[in-house]
Amino acid sequence: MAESTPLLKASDLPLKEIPGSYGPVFWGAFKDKMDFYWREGTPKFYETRRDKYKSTVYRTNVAPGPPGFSNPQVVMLLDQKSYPILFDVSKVEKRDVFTGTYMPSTKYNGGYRILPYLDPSEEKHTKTKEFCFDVLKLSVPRILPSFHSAISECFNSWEAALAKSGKVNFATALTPATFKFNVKAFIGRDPTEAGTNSLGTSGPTYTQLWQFPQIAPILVVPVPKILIPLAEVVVHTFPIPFLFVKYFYGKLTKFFQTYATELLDLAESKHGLGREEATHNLLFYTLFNSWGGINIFFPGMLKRLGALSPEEQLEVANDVRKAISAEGGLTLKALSQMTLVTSLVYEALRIDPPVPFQYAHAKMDLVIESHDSSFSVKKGEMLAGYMPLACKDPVVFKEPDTFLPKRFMGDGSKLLKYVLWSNGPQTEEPSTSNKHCAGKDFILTMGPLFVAEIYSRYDYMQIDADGNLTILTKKRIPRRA
Ligand code: HEM
Repeated sequence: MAESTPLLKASDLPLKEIPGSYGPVFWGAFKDKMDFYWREGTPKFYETRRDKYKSTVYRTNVAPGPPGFSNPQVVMLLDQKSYPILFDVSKVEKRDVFTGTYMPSTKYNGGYRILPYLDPSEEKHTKTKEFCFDVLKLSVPRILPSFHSAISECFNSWEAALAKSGKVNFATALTPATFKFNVKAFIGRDPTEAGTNSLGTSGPTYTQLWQFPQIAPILVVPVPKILIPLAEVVVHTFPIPFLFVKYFYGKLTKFFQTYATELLDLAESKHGLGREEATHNLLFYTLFNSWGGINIFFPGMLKRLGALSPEEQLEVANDVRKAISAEGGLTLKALSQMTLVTSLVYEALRIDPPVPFQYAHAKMDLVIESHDSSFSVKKGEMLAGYMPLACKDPVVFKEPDTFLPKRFMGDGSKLLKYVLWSNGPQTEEPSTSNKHCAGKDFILTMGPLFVAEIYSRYDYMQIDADGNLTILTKKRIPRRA
């Protein structure tokens, strides 16, 4: 038998031409872009092509594309067998692909290529990721008290608004609460506290104004039909200049320079990072990676909880309360004993992965396998994944579109290797030699903690399709006999 090239994986699966096409120059990309933003949206954009080509691996253009953005041509991966190639940094390069086929100007980060844009082969990746790990480690003692105080304010505000008007959009109080918590946990300072360069109550707004232009090119902006051409030109055709948000980013930077001095000292003395560079990295970890991620994850999970029946929610509440009573309080150890809550959090991250896209360039000629075929990819080609479909792969998950809180309990834990939200399987750990999310453990603490705080205080909640809390039933204290 002829020996296969070492770079190519021997496979019994038939080697097929990758289906799909990029279409005529410019127009092909334009058509796909219009389908993505306006005609189909997600996940339909990916599903229609998957169904048309009868393949979970195919060629397509992705947004944003020409004229203002770089090459949109990718090989799309949508199943559990092909997807993990995106995590294998021995085969793919992850340089400047954090936001996809385009990269926002480094002016959004003080002129630096910060950690999420670095490939593990770059020395700076190791230094900045080690710094990030230290920031997370130092936050541990602050997590429980800071979260309890911030989320209690949020709950009080929900209750007051519900009593007044019968419903409340949960985000109104949750967004500032998670912001306050996140900044306090990471740098030890309440961002709303008065003082030099305090952010007051404007932190979430400044941050969202800074985040928006960086991700706008891949956002489907909800606008009336008549405004689509305008939205196209302003948001999806050329990068938005940093100048528009310079003022807000300046405010955020000053806050970090003033109050994160101990962490910045550590970045200089232990990790050999320049103070400026460390500031922009730290700001990004705190406000973009962490708060940005939580800001998608918590609302998504809350909607899933609010859709559970009163009996199911009571079961979750009992899991929380049993652990709290065994440990004498809501501690990290108590969290680790909440088996249903832990499974529920994994299920929320599986069904609605908060960061849905991943990108990488093939470092070499490769053979990629789906469940039924194999495909050749050339060195330099861009690979892309849409995680919500890979995490609903019916070959791996039964009832993939249903939210099953107990899915990962008991034997179900064997499926954790297919939960990919953190840019890698749950059975693997982030390190300086991979691109696995540095905040994986932090989020796996925060998810259960959020659920535990809710069900320590409430028995039941109901949320409508617009994200309004309509019922919030306080925990019933059992009567003494
Ligand atoms: C639910 C919340 C979060 C989600 C869904 C999430 C998801 C991800 C994903 C998918 C990536 C890889 C992106 C890519 O390169 O393709 C990533 C990377 C990263 N995340 Fe998270 N993340 C979350 C929270 C956090 C938190 C709390 C931190 C804490 C600082 C964090 C820090 C990072 C960093 C620094 C990277 C880059 C890692 C590297 O370059 O090696 N993330 N995250």
